[in-house]
Amino acid sequence: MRLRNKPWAREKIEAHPQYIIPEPEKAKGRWHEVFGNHNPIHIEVGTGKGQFVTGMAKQNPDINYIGIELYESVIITALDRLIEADLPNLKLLNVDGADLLHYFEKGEVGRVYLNFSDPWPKTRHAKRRLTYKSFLNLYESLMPEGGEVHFKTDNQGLFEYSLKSFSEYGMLLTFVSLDLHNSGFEGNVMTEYEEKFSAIGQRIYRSEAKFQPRT
Ligand SMILES: C[S@@+](CC[C@H](N)C(=O)[O-])C[C@H]1O[C@@H](n2cnc3c(N)ncnc32)[C@H](O)[C@@H]1O
Repeated sequence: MRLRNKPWAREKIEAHPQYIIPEPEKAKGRWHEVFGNHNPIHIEVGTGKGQFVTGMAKQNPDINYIGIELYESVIITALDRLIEADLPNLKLLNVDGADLLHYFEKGEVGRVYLNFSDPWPKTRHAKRRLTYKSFLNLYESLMPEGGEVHFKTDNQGLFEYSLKSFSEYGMLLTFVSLDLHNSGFEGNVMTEYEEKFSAIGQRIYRSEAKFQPRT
């Protein structure tokens, strides 16, 4: 993704603390207070411009969503969407997904969504992939037993790598589609990248994987 420098982005983020949570480490263990209810919390790591997480929050008002995006210049578009939609069950975090343990207690997150994550195709960069084993370990430490990771991509290499990574980690694959848009799957909410790639004929891959009890 090409990132333009947008110096006013920080100012805009700081002007909307009700949507992009400042100092999210202070919400650790008390996200139910932030949302004002005890509904399940689902997060998207690498939320980009927020189309997916906003669509999911509209579709599922009884689930709380948190979209996590590293770059200010990108998250401000998600912020614009959220200001317009004004959804009580969606918050955004402008932080690095690698630091999730700073922001969530064990068991606080019910599901992790990864959509069109950066593929990092070089083998020496494998540790940066959001489906690398250290990231799976991180997600597991935020979730109760049976927590799920839902993953979509157009990148066949990353999908194959990720299925192997889920499986080697001991997760149970409960859904795999090699062509989501021709699979009859209902309720799919498209991401920006999904719209872009499917419009040029790219196949969309999707999986669901569940953490298993440790024996
Ligand atoms: C290829 S884009 C996909 C955006 C969106 N999910 C979609 O499907 O349209 C990947 C996004 O993940 C973000 N990202 C990558 N690594 C991240 C990390 N460690 N923490 C938070 N966001 C990250 C990038 O900044 C980028 O916006």
